[in-house]
Amino acid sequence: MPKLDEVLDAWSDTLGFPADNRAACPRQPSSLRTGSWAGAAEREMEVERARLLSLAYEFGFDEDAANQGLDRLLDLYGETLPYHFLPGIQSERANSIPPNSKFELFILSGEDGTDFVTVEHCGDDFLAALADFNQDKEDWDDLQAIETEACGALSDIFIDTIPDEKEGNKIAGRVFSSNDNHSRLEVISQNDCNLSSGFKRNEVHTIEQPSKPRVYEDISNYGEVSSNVPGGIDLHAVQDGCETPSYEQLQSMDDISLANVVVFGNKTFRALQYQACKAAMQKKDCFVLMPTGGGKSLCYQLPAILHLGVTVVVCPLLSLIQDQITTLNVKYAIPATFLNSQQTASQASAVIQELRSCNPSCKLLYVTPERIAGNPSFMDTLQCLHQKELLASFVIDEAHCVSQWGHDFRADYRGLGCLKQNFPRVPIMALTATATQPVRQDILDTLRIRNALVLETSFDRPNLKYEVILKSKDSLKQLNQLIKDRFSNMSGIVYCLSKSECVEVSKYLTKCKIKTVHYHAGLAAHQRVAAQRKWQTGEAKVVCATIAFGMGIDKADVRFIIHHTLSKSIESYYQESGRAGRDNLPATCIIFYQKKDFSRVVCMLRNGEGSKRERFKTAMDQAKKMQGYCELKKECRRQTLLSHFGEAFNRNGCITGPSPCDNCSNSEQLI
Ligand SMILES: Nc1ncnc2c1ncn2[C@@H]1O[C@H](COP(=O)(O)OP(=O)(O)OP(=O)(O)O)[C@@H](O)[C@H]1O
Ligand SMILES: [Mg+2]
Repeated sequence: MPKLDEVLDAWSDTLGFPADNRAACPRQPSSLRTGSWAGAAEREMEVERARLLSLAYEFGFDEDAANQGLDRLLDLYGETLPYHFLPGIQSERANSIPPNSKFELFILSGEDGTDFVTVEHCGDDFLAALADFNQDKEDWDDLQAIETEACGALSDIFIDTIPDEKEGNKIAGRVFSSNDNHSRLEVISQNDCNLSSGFKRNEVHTIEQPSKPRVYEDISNYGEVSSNVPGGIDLHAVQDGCETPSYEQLQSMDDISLANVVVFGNKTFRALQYQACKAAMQKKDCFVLMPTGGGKSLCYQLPAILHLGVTVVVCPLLSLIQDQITTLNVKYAIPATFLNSQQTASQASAVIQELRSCNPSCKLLYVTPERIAGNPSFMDTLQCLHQKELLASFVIDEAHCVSQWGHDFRADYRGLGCLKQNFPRVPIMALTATATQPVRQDILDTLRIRNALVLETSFDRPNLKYEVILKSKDSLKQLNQLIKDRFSNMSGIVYCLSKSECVEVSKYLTKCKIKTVHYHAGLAAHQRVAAQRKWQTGEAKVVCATIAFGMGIDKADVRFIIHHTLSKSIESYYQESGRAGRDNLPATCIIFYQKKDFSRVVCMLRNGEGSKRERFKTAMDQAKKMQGYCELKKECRRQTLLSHFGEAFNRNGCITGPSPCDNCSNSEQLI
């Protein structure tokens, strides 16, 4: 392990304060500071020293390391003191500081010297230095690492277990394109049960796609459509559990509703799905904000099958693309394919050739963002589709990745503004479950769809119960007991911060006879697939996972999500806990919390964000909010989560709801 001194030296060097300069500008002798002013400055320094130390303890750093680190930090910062204090030299010194360095900000910030070393100015830097010191203790997961593995050819990704037919999917439909550029939707009854709905076995009904787009009722006047504003009742959204529609009902449906029933096997729409589909059919730019598991995929997959041509879907993860492609092709018989940087040249060229043909068979093309950003040959293929009027629309799934204020920022997503620039008439649909107000605006600006129709449902997941439990010294024993007492034989996820933690927790639970697998980005692709499949099929009940296991996991009956260590941000927590209860039945989301763990989060962020000061600062702000959530004593956790996304929520809704959070359960009746 490197010495703290070395780490701090290296760290300050990277921030533009070379060692030889440090030697050349010794700390200001106190004799030069005169009178009561100097005394006051020193007293303030002592106060700040105490504040910085308590900041380190507050964030779970070890006391000795914090003390040593602060001495060293004060030395380094102290060297800038003379220039800060001596009039005339300040600007000269300031000019010699590399732009954007922390010291530039620091020197230029003070007018009277009293804000020299403060928690506000250098608190994050102090924590960063401590984090660097602790860095090699754990192996953090790297989400991007997963992307470096080949996904293979389309035929490779169809897993041998075909997903179960949905209950109630008694009428089947399929989509295909005919030679004359028309898509055809066929409705085929599959068994005699369908007789009750008026269909006979193997009877085929077709919905021909017109060569010109249909005209749909204009819903743009709705402006921002929300299912949770008074009067904003979503007439198309009905509870999932109602009866299969009758033949007469099917006959009276428009093709959006019919496709929902016959192709996707849904009895009804969920909140705002119908409106989103309609907006897409009207070729409007659209921004869909729905909770995790809310059914965002349908909002673009359904219009994609009704549109002429190909819908291009940008997705951040290969695993997510893989799941979607499998579901579309195998479960719904919708032709969908993908392009990514890991395919071999011949695999990619087969797909490109297909796209360049006069009648491409696929309805959806999934791509990772780097395929679009700065890729002229792919742009050329899109132009070719566009010229044939077969570029139906663009979809940006997990759109929060666009914003660097978001929790899963992907640099390549930033380049997606080129889509609107190059194809102004092709509509864009962006979708996310996690976007604060600034993130939303950033997404709309970046994608150049400022006038998009915004469709927003409540982010609330009423069936999820949120809890925080104090993490004990023997947290593994505590975890095992908790699972046995409350979630015996149920399916769940235990989130861990690092790969080693993930393996350790998994081993322990296995030893305790809980069927457990582990999942992190360091595993080979086939090991990850095997782990996910074991968990998905119920062979394993618990998966211990890092953040690598998240987006795109769609298992209906996950009854618990336990964070063995807190998440790095509220957005991440909302996404990860959102894997629970996607069948709308009650599920529980628990965080094991201890202050000490926050120092590990800082280490992880420092590792991930590198020395980019602004990114690290943003990440730290997000992490502090997560810590704040964990430390809530009385306040409603659901309300806190929702208000983070700008949603006003009345606490009584939690207290009287189906799954009140721990603080609301414990509160005296506040109604
Ligand atoms: N109208 C519906 N009726 C019944 N089930 C539905 C309906 N719409 C979607 N679903 C199901 O809900 C589950 C979640 O849908 P989906 O994966 O699209 O959610 P999502 O909003 O994209 O979630 P995430 O934020 O995690 O990506 C899927 O299993 C899907 O089949
Ligand atoms: Mg999704």
